[in-house]
Amino acid sequence: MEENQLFPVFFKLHRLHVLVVGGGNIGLEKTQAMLQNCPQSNITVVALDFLPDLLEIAQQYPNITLIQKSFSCGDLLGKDLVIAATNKRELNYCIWEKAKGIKVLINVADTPDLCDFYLGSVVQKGNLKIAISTNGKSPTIAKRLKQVLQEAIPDTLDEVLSKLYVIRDRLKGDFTSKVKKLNSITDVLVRPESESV
Ligand SMILES: C[C@@]1(CC(=O)O)C2=NC(=C\c3[nH]c(c(CCC(=O)O)c3CC(=O)O)Cc3[nH]c(c(CC(=O)O)c3CCC(=O)O)/C=C3\N/C(=C\2)[C@@H](CCC(=O)O)[C@]3(C)CC(=O)O)/[C@H]1CCC(=O)O
Ligand SMILES: NC(=O)c1ccc[n+]([C@@H]2O[C@H](COP(=O)([O-])OP(=O)(O)OC[C@H]3O[C@@H](n4cnc5c(N)ncnc54)[C@H](O)[C@@H]3O)[C@@H](O)[C@H]2O)c1
Repeated sequence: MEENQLFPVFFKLHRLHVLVVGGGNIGLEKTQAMLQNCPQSNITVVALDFLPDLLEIAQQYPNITLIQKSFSCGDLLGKDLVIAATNKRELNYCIWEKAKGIKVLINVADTPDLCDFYLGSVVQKGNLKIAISTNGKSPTIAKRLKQVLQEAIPDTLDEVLSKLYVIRDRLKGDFTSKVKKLNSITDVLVRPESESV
């Protein structure tokens, strides 16, 4: 079976600055995806024109800046991540070349082979977050799986997380004994039903 070799990480987008090039459907979708996860995301969108929804978003979120112009190299300066989402393949390739030149991580929406990272489908329950990737094979299946998990995971799980956080904070002892204690408290979550009392 082919393996998915992507390594998931969770970015703190309020501490980074993201450049999105393209203000059409995909520029909008990716911007919305970031804002849904982190309303304080710092995002600059550069495009020749913007969908009305993006104009509205920029009104609503102070950390979203829209710049109406053609992409130029200078737009990359000071950015940590880039999403190239124009409808021009050659331009997206050119943005990729420039970004690689200054070692900025880039996602090229129309060319998975050029992407340093993919956006995932995201399940959210309070503090819990699960990111799903199909290795680029089927974003639609990622979206469907997200809907299934969103329903299947009880809302009460966030209460469990909060309680465990309190316990974790109160535990005394060295690292090894804390890990042992936390594993023993949560063992019930993974013990087969036949073994539970
Ligand atoms: C998960 C999600 C996150 C997000 O965007 O926030 C995401 N795509 C979503 C939706 C979606 N994208 C597309 C459809 C149409 C149906 C279909 O094609 O299935 C739908 C479904 C819909 O919109 O309903 C079309 C599409 N997508 C890519 C290409 C280019 C290509 O494959 O060549 C094309 C073809 C363009 C064309 O044909 O012209 C590429 C990528 N899309 C990825 C992520 C990355 C791989 C993630 C993974 O590993 O699974 C990757 C590689 C790069 C990236 O974009 O980061 C988000 C789900 C949102 C949610 O959870 O609700
Ligand atoms: N990764 C994904 O999830 C995904 C999904 C569907 C489509 N795509 C791909 O994403 C690409 C964009 O699709 P779309 O529907 O957003 O297109 P679109 O036509 O709606 O928007 C294109 C945007 O690019 C901007 N643009 C064009 N030339 C520019 C320039 N020189 N400088 C700055 N901005 C410029 C335009 O102003 C516009 O805002 C397509 O190639 C499509 O195949 C990716």
